[in-house]
Amino acid sequence: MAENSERLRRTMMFVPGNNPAMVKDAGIYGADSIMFDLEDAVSLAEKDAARVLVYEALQTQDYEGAELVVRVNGIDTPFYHNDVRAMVKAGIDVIRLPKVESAQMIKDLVKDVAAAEKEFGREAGSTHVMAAIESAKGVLNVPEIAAASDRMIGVALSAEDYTTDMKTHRYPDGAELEFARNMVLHAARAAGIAAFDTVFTNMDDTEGFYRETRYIHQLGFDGKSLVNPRQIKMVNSVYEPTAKEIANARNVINAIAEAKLKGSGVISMNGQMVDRPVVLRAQRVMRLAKASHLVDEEGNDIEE
Ligand SMILES: CC(=O)SCCNC(=O)CCNC(=O)[C@H](O)C(C)(C)COP(=O)(O)OP(=O)(O)OC[C@H]1O[C@@H](n2cnc3c(N)ncnc32)[C@H](O)[C@@H]1OP(=O)(O)O
Ligand SMILES: O=C([O-])CC(=O)C(=O)O
Ligand SMILES: [Mg+2]
Repeated sequence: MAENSERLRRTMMFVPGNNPAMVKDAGIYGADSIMFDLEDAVSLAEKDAARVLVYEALQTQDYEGAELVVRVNGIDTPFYHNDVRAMVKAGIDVIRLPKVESAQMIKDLVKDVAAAEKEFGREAGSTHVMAAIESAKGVLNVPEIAAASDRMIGVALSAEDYTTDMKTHRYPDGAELEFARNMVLHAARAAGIAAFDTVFTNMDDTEGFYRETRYIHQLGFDGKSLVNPRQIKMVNSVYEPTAKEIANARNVINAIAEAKLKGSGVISMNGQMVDRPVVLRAQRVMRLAKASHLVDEEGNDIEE
């Protein structure tokens, strides 16, 4: 697994945990993270069957290097404990806890995860966690939630439940999400973890999906939660660096490497100061270019 702070998480695709065909084929679409859902995509009658199905799939399917995430049922539900135990036993990478409203909920989850790692002989600390923020209370507490544990890899805004809690609904311009998006993003950045924007559920509104993705990319989100494989390519295309951005990033990285050989940390390139933040941005551009198959491992252009 890539170093957690460097891992690209542009696309985290929900896969209903009660759908055998979707669970089986989830790896073929190229999502950065596959998120099996045991919560709201699964009816009460199917909770146990979905858990078993996802557990079996994790033993047998090849998900082609994607990060494997499961959205367990809420911490106050009768399904939560069995979900956490089964998923830790199966060796899941990340547990996403829905409807998180306090840092204490993450601390309780982490205690349960640690106990399950011990029970099933998993390496201590190997299971990561993340929080979905779905209410006003969650948004107001997100800075403490994001910093609640060193197992945390990210926070996600969940706008369907959030807008319901706020007595509104989703509008095309997204004004109703402005405060929550900025809170989630700032909390994630302050804690040094990933920020995920919410799902976009109108599969026929391609223009609206692009508009929203370009907007959250501009704000600085790592990526989005998705509900459909068709959305993966669209998100990746928004996150794909341009040829000019790649050329500039390569120049920055080469220039700083030369400067380091001469014992200097800051240089000037075409009249522009190049220092640590510029180098960090350049490195991220190169990671995105590699993920888009535009450059090879050494950072050289891949010809079409
Ligand atoms: C508010 C919330 O909590 S959101 C999170 C919970 N919701 C979910 O998990 C919903 C997940 N998404 C879905 O179930 C579906 O994408 C729907 C219902 C939205 C749309 O379904 P469809 O119109 O059938 O999608 P579409 O025609 O694009 O499907 C194309 C292929 O992708 C598969 N597919 C669609 N969505 C997914 C998915 N989320 N995961 C894996 N495979 C999927 C389909 O099975 C189909 O496969 P096939 O060609 O082998 O038959
Ligand atoms: O996490 C998400 O984006 C989906 C979700 O549960 C919500 O919007 O309520
Ligand atoms: Mg929700």
